[in-house]
Amino acid sequence: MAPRGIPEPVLIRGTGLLGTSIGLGLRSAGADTYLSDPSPSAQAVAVDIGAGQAFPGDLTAAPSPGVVVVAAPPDVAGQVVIDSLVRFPGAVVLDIASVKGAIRREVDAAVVGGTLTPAQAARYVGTHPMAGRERSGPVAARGALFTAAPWVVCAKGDTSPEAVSAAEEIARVLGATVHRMSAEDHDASVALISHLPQIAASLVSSRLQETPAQSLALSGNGLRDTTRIAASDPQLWVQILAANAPDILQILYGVREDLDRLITTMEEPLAPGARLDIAQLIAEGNAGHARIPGKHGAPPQAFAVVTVIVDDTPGQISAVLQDVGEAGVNVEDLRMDHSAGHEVGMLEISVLPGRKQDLTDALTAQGWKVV
Ligand SMILES: NC(=O)c1ccc[n+]([C@@H]2O[C@H](COP(=O)([O-])OP(=O)(O)OC[C@H]3O[C@@H](n4cnc5c(N)ncnc54)[C@H](O)[C@@H]3O)[C@@H](O)[C@H]2O)c1
Ligand SMILES: O=C(O)C(=O)C[C@]1(C(=O)O)C=C[C@@H](O)C=C1
Repeated sequence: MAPRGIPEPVLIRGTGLLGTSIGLGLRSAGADTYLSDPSPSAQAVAVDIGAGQAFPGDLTAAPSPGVVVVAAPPDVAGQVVIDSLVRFPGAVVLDIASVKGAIRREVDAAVVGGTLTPAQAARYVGTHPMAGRERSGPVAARGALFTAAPWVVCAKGDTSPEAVSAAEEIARVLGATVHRMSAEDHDASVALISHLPQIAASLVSSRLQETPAQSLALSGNGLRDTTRIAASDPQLWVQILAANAPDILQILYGVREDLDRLITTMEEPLAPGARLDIAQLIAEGNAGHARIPGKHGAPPQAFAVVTVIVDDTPGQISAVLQDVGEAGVNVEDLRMDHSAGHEVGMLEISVLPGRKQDLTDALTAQGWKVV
């Protein structure tokens, strides 16, 4: 059955990681979805994995969408939004690109230039799900990608209420939490909470290019935790960083100051005050880290981690999770780690601190090796 409040069918333009994930999520909620991508293989894969039906190339035979979701790369998203507003009269058009101000300005400029009427532009609303992966393309898509993630909706005074309500309903149906914000506030926020982390991960990882294999073999969670997103797509990130350069620059100036301060201190680490300076830097990091909210936007909460050793063979993870379910313990987060050179994996199960001992006992009793 179709979810309430989403005008159907939903046409998704761009069937990479995000477009296909949205299609999968909407399909499993019962929505009627169509898919379109200039890459025939990206579109065919998205159709094959069940994200929706191919949108007919012959527009005269095509259904008239109630909502168009533009999930194209940031550079072209504005043009696809404008094209959709003209091509599909009556449809709400939303985009999900990572930077919002540039697309808003393109739509506004199209009104000034006469390509769009104000009424057409009112059907557009910019949005941004704060969930993704370091991989691209439909094969990496997940219908549950947006569960418990923030989803920003950037309406303006003249955005139609129907557009806002359709965008917010899509976010909610996909399990996300809606945050309303102006495009300017959004771009300033993501410069810090999304774009700086990508830059930091890339900078750290680029140091590893010439590192001898024997050093890399020592890699532990510290390196993995700080570098996962260094595997992200350069094509996508060049567009994101270029589109948000002014906001990112302000943050980079501050980082440069801190780095200069640290370099000066490290040049004479035993000088009076140097160690206090280093401690201060780490403590400032502690204070910032403690402010990151937890799941569902709740206040930060430290989960306890139960680490289980599993064989690197099919079925092991589901068998552990089955036993976790039977122990009646909720999984707050989950990650899998591998030690270089060992054919075992470490499954790290985050749970509420009060449940750690119960889970450890229950899994040990089932024969699992808990470390
Ligand atoms: N990757 C993430 O983690 C993430 C998270 C949130 C939002 N976003 C945003 O979502 C959008 C898509 O990112 P992605 O990660 O799915 O990228 P992707 O590379 O996996 O997919 C992009 C798809 O868009 C298609 N495309 C290219 N030009 C197009 C056009 N003119 N019309 C329609 N489709 C076109 C490509 O063929 C490709 O299939 C981007 O705007 C990105 O900023 C990405
Ligand atoms: O977790 C990841 O791999 C992401 O790509 C996530 C992330 C983020 O910074 O949170 C990255 C960029 C997108 O615009 C939105 C989400």
